[in-house]
Amino acid sequence: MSLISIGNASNLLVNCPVQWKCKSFTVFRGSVRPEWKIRRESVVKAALMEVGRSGMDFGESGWKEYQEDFERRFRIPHLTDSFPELSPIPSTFCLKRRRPIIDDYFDCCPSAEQWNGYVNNDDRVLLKVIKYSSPTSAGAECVDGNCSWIEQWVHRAGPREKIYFRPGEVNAAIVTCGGLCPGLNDVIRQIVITLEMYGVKRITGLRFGYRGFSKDVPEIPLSRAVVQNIHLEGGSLLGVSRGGPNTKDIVDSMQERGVNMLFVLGGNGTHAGANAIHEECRKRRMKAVVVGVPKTIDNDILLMDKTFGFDTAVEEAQRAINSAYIEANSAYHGIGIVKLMGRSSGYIAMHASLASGQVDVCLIPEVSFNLHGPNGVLRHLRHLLETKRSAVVCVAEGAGQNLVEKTNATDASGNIVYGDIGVHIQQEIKKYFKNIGMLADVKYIDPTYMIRACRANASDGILCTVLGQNAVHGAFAGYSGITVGICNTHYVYFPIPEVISHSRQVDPNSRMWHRCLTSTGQPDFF
Ligand SMILES: Nc1ncnc2c1ncn2[C@@H]1O[C@H](COP(=O)(O)OP(=O)(O)OP(=O)(O)O)[C@@H](O)[C@H]1O
Ligand SMILES: O=P(O)(O)OC[C@H]1O[C@](O)(CO)[C@@H](O)[C@@H]1O
Ligand SMILES: [Mg+2]
Repeated sequence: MSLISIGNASNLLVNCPVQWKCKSFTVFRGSVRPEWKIRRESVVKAALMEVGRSGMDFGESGWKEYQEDFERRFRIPHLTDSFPELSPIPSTFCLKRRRPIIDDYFDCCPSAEQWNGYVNNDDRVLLKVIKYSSPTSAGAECVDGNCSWIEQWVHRAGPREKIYFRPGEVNAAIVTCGGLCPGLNDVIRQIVITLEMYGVKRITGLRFGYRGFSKDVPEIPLSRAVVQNIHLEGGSLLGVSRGGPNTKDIVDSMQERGVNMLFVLGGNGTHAGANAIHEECRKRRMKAVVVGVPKTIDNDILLMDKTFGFDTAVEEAQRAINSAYIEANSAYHGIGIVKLMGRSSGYIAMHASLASGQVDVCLIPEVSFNLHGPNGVLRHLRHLLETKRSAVVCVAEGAGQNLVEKTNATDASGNIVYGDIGVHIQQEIKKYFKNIGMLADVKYIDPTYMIRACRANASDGILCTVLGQNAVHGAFAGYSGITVGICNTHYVYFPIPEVISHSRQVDPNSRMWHRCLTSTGQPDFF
């Protein structure tokens, strides 16, 4: 094996015994995992294991094998995998209708020749659009030293000409899990509206996440009339929760209720659940599909341009940053601190800092920092007060967790509950300036839940609309165990495991983080 470089080419160099066979490449089956960064030896080991697992030998034509492996991994599961005998029927989704929708009408839709509105099953979208010329190019992801161009195609989302469910037999259910996120109601609304466009009559909302599958939680019948205005408010019409029943009980409940089309809105955890439900349905030979819609303001789902709610979160976060700036700038030696969400990914903090242009120090989970010492954050804040009289710090909730006391607590889903880095930084700043006898007026703003409870802004509203509609198109097309996403501005279907193998994180070597550093002017605090 000719592994000499992982992640960005500069991350790690391992001597290669057979020089001419050496290749420098990035293991980008999900890029470098955060836990790999702990120790160099473990990075090498984990990378070798990963390459080994993929069964690839990156020889001269390694890129071809990578490409084939990619195609295999990104194939999306279909009902016909288990039921090869199923034959599709012409779609009932048609925007050229001249009559109102009647149950199971099949006669009013023109064929594809008459209406170019259907997506072909073989249509694809390119996942990566940059051709790197060298592994040392900023952000390069290469499988060999030449950075050979690999075409990575993923399935295009949208309505198909042939569908695998008659609308009259569909019993659809929608569930929203995890934490709140702007846009949940927009997606619920679009799923319901699109299902009705296909002619579906039985649509149910399950309440409070996966807990809604329990017998004692009443469900909500959904229709266009019920969801018409729900997008005007934040939150979720259906409610959310963490934890809840196991996969077997969920699928038992689906069978009891006769649910054969399940739409699951949630983050990484929810999607792991959705994939398990899909597998269990397959095992039980149920003619049922499970389709996810990624929901996370943290923007921590792999491979997508962004997830819905993120834009809104960034926009709202700026209000808090602006307030912190005004407070700090109006005070004598003012320091404003804003804590934003981001359990393991600092996207909201990074983008809000970039957007506001008012942040002097942006701290994210992906980049370690010292508070104390000559290169620490506190010393830099002192410099800022001395030179520009005020400073604004924007910190993601998952940043600097090595500096705060561990809580050892987990939430109902098993996620670790973090210590409050915002409060910790506030206290440390106060202590530091008191000790050096310098006045500092510290104001701390934690807008996290205010941001999460907002209604979606216009850009997220559009994203939610497209994702919700595509979820329904995917389900009718017979795909299951998939999720919808936006990729290079086009809309696609991904197999769930590929987007949740780990959390998407800010790459400290990415151009975006470099832009953020350029904008704030902060040093590296080490
Ligand atoms: N590995 C898993 N397998 C099956 N179900 C899971 C798994 N992880 C989490 N879940 C279930 O998914 C639901 C949501 O999980 P979680 O609370 O982690 O939120 P999430 O979907 O990751 O969203 P958020 O971004 O808000 O954290 C919970 O009901 C939880 O029980
Ligand atoms: O308080 P809750 O509901 O557990 O949610 C907090 C978490 O939810 C998230 O917003 C993700 O949805 C994280 O950023 C945050 O850690
Ligand atoms: Mg989660």
